[in-house]
Amino acid sequence: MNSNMKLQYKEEKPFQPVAQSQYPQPKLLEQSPTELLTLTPWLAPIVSEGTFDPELLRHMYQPLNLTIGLTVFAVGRYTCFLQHFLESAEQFFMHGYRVHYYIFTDDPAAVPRVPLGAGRHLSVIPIQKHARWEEISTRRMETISQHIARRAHREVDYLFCLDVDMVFRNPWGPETLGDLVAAIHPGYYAVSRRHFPYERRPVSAAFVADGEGDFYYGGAVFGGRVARVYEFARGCHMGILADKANGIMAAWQEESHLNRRFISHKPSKVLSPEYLWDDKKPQPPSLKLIRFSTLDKDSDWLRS
Ligand SMILES: CC(=O)N[C@H]1[C@@H](OP(=O)(O)OP(=O)(O)OC[C@H]2O[C@@H](n3ccc(=O)[nH]c3=O)[C@H](O)[C@@H]2O)O[C@H](CO)[C@H](O)[C@@H]1O
Ligand SMILES: [Mn+2]
Repeated sequence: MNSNMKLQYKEEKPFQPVAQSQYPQPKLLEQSPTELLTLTPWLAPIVSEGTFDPELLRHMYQPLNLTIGLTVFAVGRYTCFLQHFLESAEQFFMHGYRVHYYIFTDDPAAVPRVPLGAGRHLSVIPIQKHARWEEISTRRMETISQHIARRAHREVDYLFCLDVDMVFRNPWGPETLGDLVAAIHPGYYAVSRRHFPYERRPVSAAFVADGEGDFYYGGAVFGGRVARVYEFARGCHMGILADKANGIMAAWQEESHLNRRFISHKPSKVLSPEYLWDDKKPQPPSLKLIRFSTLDKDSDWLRS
């Protein structure tokens, strides 16, 4: 037989969302108070310091010449976070890779001129300011999906969508790349799922029943391959629209919808709270490194 013959592979089966089912909650600190779980029950890696070899990953990923997109919203007074966010991203976010920042703002003139490294680009995308901060925050899902459809799908391979009121403190590299990526919320990694702040009203599209749920993920970090992020953000936006039609705002806005969707569309990679920490909390012994963290902020002033 000709050894160069073209193989006729079977057609790829479309992914089916996970149906509702009963199983024990995965616990990040299952083994010991200092050893993090490294694999979810659906076999997605949970990334934390010590689970990967940065040198090996660099050798694997750098030749691929990938472009990593990063969306960040700075509307109203939140433009004050851009300087620190961008400076720290230049230092730590995907260092040595091509990066495209997409800054969505109502005030393009307020975007600081932060010097960018080689292969790094920044686009400012003007958006309208909504009156209520909940609206500003939840609209991100719609804006991100439209932006991917219009433009980003041609410009980047992977896309991360991050909050702006944060700073990078340690390297965030190719270990974070995956089809669909979620980050465990710093406030709930040691909490029983009954106590996760999911939307609990059955009328909401973000409803999560008792006994459902894996990890509680933060709305401040999600990402993946650009096509998967498109589907994901669009799905969340649909849920938000359905709620709006019913006059409901979910308990934690888009974060509630994101959590609902990650239950049926499991992330292929999970980032430990190293990648989404909160400066108000002391660093626990289970986290060897804080890579990306929330700044303490005056929410009343920011949102007024
Ligand atoms: C501790 C806490 O309360 N956390 C919740 C809060 O996160 P946060 O308090 O982190 O929300 P936030 O104030 O950072 O708002 C989210 C993001 O939206 C953008 N933005 C928001 C408002 C605004 O006027 N201008 C602007 O640009 C900005 O990129 C910001 O980082 O809200 C989120 C949903 O939204 C989630 O429910 C979080 O769990
Ligand atoms: Mn935030």
